[in-house]
Amino acid sequence: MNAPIRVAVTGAAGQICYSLLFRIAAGEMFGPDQPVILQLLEIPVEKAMKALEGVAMELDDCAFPLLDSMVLTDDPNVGFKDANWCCLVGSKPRGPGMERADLLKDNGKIFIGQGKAIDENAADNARVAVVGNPANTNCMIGASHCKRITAERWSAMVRLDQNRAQTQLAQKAGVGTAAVEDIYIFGNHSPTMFPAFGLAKINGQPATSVINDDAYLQGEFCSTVGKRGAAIIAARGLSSAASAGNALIDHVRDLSTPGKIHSVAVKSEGHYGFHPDVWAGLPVKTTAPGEYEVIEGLEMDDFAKSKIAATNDELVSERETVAEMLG
Ligand SMILES: NC(=O)c1ccc[n+]([C@@H]2O[C@H](COP(=O)([O-])OP(=O)(O)OC[C@H]3O[C@@H](n4cnc5c(N)ncnc54)[C@H](O)[C@@H]3O)[C@@H](O)[C@H]2O)c1
Ligand SMILES: O=C(O)C[C@H](O)C(=O)O
Repeated sequence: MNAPIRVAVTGAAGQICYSLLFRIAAGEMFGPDQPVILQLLEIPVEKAMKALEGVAMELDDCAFPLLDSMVLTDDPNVGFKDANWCCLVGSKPRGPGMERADLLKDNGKIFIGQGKAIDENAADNARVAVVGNPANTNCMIGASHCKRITAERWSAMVRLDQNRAQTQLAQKAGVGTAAVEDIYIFGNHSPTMFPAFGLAKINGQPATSVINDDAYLQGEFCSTVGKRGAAIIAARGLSSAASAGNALIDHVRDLSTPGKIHSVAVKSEGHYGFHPDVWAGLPVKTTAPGEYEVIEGLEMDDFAKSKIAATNDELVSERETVAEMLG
């Protein structure tokens, strides 16, 4: 058994964490030989801290062998102390009828303070995954205030979109999800994202030949994946939670597993024509635990290029909107 690692999770009394924390403690994120110390951060409000105590009681009641201990706090300096992984979930979700842009300024502020607290407190090998929306831009804000844990160690989650796209292709082709490979998300975690169906394979064959319906792929497929978050909010009255927690398990596990190729929003550095300073969903290959390289040179047709240009424009305009929040 390895020595425990410290996993800081914000928004720990919220709905995503109500499924996420139990799965981390069960070993699904870091594997069956890796004990964890959960450092759970909430806001300094009695109701939130009381709810967090309840969640911790339930975690205790699971008697997870891999759960070494827990820290419950409303102080980011305590929450991120020596953390090896920082999962930034805490922020306001959108409600029915809201667009992600409505959250930009409100939630962006949170990531200024958390970026600084991670800079001052996290372990030298820390990695950060941002879930709180608008995730790409929040990640950019946090990273800009954190000089010690450098930008390439800050990622935002587009894995939920990848998983959604995989299922949509599988259902359209009438196969199981395991038959669908190489579906990657480019750009923003928003309706402008581009699920690059032209690269996908179904049972080893190009998805475009198996489905053989360009109008569906360019139209309904892209819009179903892009607007799936809104569809869940309309149906549930609340934003996706268990599927978001599941996607974060996949995101961190695959970033910790050399050889995995998966979609992650990372600092673009200009790949595929994205503005170099925005965090864009891109296909990456994990090269060592917590390290990755962007898969370069994938072929994009004119449709794909126009979709990538549109999602890049949105990321650039979000960057302009929060310019005064960047460190
Ligand atoms: N990237 C994605 O794919 C994806 C998917 C689903 C949801 N989300 C986003 O995740 C976020 C959380 O969603 P949820 O459903 O768990 O929301 P929620 O409202 O149920 O929980 C959020 C929790 O965060 C806490 N919080 C707020 N500010 C905080 C701070 N500064 N520090 C610590 N905790 C703080 C709140 O008190 C609350 O308990 C939302 O922004 C939502 O839009 C992202
Ligand atoms: O869409 C939302 O606001 C929630 C989340 O980002 C999602 O994609 O389900």
